[in-house]
Amino acid sequence: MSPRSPLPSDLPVRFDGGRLTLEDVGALARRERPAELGTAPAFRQRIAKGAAFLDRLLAEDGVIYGVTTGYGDSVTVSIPPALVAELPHHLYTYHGIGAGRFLTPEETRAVLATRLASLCQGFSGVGEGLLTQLELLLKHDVLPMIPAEGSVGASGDLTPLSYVAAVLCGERDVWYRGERRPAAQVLESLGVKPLKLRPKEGLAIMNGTAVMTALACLAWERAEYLSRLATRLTAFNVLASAGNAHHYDETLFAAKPHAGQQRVAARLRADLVTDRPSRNEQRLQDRYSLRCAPHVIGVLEDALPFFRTLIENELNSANDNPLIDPDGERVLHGGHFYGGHIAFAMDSLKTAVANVADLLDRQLALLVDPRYNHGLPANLSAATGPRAAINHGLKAAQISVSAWTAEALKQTMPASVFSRSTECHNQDKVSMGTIAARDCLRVLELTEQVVAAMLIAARQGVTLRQRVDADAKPGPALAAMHADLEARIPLLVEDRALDGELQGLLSALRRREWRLHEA
Ligand SMILES: N[C@@H](Cc1ccc(O)cc1)C(=O)O
Repeated sequence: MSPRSPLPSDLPVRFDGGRLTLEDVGALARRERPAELGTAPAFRQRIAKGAAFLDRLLAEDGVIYGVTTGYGDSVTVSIPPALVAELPHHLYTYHGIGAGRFLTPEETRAVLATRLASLCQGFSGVGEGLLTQLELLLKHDVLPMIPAEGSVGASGDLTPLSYVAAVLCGERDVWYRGERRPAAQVLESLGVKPLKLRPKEGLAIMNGTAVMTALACLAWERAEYLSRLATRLTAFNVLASAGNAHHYDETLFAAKPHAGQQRVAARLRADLVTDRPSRNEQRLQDRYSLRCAPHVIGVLEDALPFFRTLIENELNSANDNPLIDPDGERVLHGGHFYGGHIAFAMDSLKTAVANVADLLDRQLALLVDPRYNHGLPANLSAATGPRAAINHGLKAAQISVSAWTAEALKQTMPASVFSRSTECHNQDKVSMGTIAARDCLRVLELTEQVVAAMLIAARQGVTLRQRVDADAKPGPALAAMHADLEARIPLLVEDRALDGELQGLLSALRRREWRLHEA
């Protein structure tokens, strides 16, 4: 089957305060499209106006949170004018206490893009130099090493973003051309001067939701593909287990007006090529994991557009504090670093995705079991004669799927309800959105493993069904995909380790190599 069609464009993603989509972030993260800072005079003037207003205010002895005061609960501490310039350096320095895994290159690019998008709203009072330096990191693929853990998601992602701030200033480490190197060295080799942060610029970089929002953009795209792939797998499983296509009847679904659920049913009808399927006299009703598949996958399908709205609104927001209004010439002190919408989207998305993993795990349980698979061999082993006795087919694959599913379900505890008061009770209610986003990515990873194993089962199950029932003919879409799977996975007759093939399928899945229903 042909690889995913090239993107409609490889034009640069422009950062100028115009609305970005999560696909823009995804394309940048995968280096399918470059980044470009807007050059329109109106945009550049807006940025300059904000920075100039801040300078004027400072010169006139204005009191600005985080510029002439300490941070957070230390808002009551005034900074002596002579030390104001040093303050941003202290902010990223004392936040250098992240831990855990480092964000991947893809995730890191998404973070840089997401922060740049927010600063380009023109509400942060930053200078053009900061925007250009961020653009430069993206252009040259100089990626700050960002530890994933240490953000409560509501002073924004302070600690992980401190690694971005530090790198812009030539400190800490970057991932560059496949190795970890000191930022100072790499910037120097590129002829780039480390930034000297202007007042407020430390806060502008760090006091926002860029990490969780970036991860959410990537998660959404993966979840959307999984939704369509899980639907395709369900069609394969109906075919392989001689199930009933009439469960997806158009009139039946017209009676329940969830648009996403209806879409899943329509995709199943198309795959099973049965608009008005006949009754199966042997068995009127299949088990829920087949019969209610549109009801399970449909939840994800119906929720995705809502999650997209939440994620893209956050992506296109000014989410630091304080905001600098260049037009009204006001400093607006608020709490836009609070990532509650992303936390909710990610907590909910991971639950919907884990339910899909669970659905597929149940479908596999039916498919490998001769008590339920309507005439297929145990464990879908294709071995025959005396050798059937020593061959165990997909027995271990099913056990692995059960383990991955259990682990995915275990991750669904909402992160947002674990808010706790921190930082001397200044941050006494926080979103935990970054933890939710990381959990969601883990659930996606486990569910993708489930799906990859199910692709092996689909390849095996459909071939074995055709052995016992020559009339079991897949429709054109299923036939084409089955042929593709046959080319990737030899029929499992004699036991073999399947991990290599599983990894191959996982990579194909992440590259979205299979064309699935768009509508
Ligand atoms: N997010 C806090 C700012 C803050 C920054 C750094 C900190 O270490 C603590 C708090 C606010 O705007 O109120």
